[in-house]
Amino acid sequence: MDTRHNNSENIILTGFMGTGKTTVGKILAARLEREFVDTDSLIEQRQGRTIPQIFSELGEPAFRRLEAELAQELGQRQGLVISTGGRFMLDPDNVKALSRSGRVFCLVATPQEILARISRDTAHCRPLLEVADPGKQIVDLLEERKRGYQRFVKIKTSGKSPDQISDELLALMARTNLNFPVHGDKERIMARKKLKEHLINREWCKGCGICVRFCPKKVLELDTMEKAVAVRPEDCICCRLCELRCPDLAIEIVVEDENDE
Ligand SMILES: Nc1ncnc2c1ncn2[C@@H]1O[C@H](COP(=O)(O)OP(=O)(O)OP(=O)(O)O)[C@@H](O)[C@H]1O
Ligand SMILES: O=C(O)C1=C[C@@H](O)[C@@H](O)[C@H](O)C1
Ligand SMILES: [Mg+2]
Repeated sequence: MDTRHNNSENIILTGFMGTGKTTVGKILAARLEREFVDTDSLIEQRQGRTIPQIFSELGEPAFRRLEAELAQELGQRQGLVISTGGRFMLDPDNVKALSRSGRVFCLVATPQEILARISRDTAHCRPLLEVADPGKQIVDLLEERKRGYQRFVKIKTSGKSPDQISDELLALMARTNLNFPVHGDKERIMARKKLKEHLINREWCKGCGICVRFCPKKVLELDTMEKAVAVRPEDCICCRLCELRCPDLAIEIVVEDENDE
């Protein structure tokens, strides 16, 4: 077995069904030349049953126990890209086991985009979305799970291709010192980004001030309406911590490649 990258932190993808964990995880693993583990697929393979069969024949609690056992097992390993099932990282014991082994990123998408992707993905059945109104179920489940997903660094995926999302993740890991070798395209991924604008959705901003506290350059402040504003955009280093930490998805850092000019 090639052990070149086995002494490195695991990269763990979480997020709601259809946010692209499996798709993006495969790309990341290939680009990092790492072993890829998809928890849903591994459970299916070991059980000799599909997920819908596990749900109908053994029940959802049995599936969650299989996930919990796998979390303990994978938490002992290193150098993996792990795409988890949609609820896997909402179990505190699973979070503890896997967070110790590496870095967790949460893929997010709008409910509309999730519904569109799931509807196109006819090869896979997600038992929790086999209901009369899957659109409403997605909105309800997202609301129920919101706090659980919020604890992780998030990556927006709506309107982006899986390759773009992988690029973003690799750039983010590079900026935040995750020690990994990138094969072939390091220069492209590491290209310095230049700020175009802070896109702040004032309706969604609830004035929590998290972005203000996380910004290392003190670019953001809350205005008199308790909404985030970029008061010193010229100091922005495009680290995107404000965007990644905003619990309401209200900030987007829009960048241009330096080479564009
Ligand atoms: N960025 C994207 N843009 C468009 N379609 C995408 C994107 N990412 C994934 N998809 C498509 O959406 C569907 C669901 O993707 P995927 O299975 O990777 O999601 P998942 O997060 O692993 O879901 P689950 O939690 O159910 O395992 C697939 O058909 C996939 O091709
Ligand atoms: O979000 C969920 O509860 C699930 C997501 C899928 O990845 C599978 O783990 C299963 O369909 C349940
Ligand atoms: Mg998946």
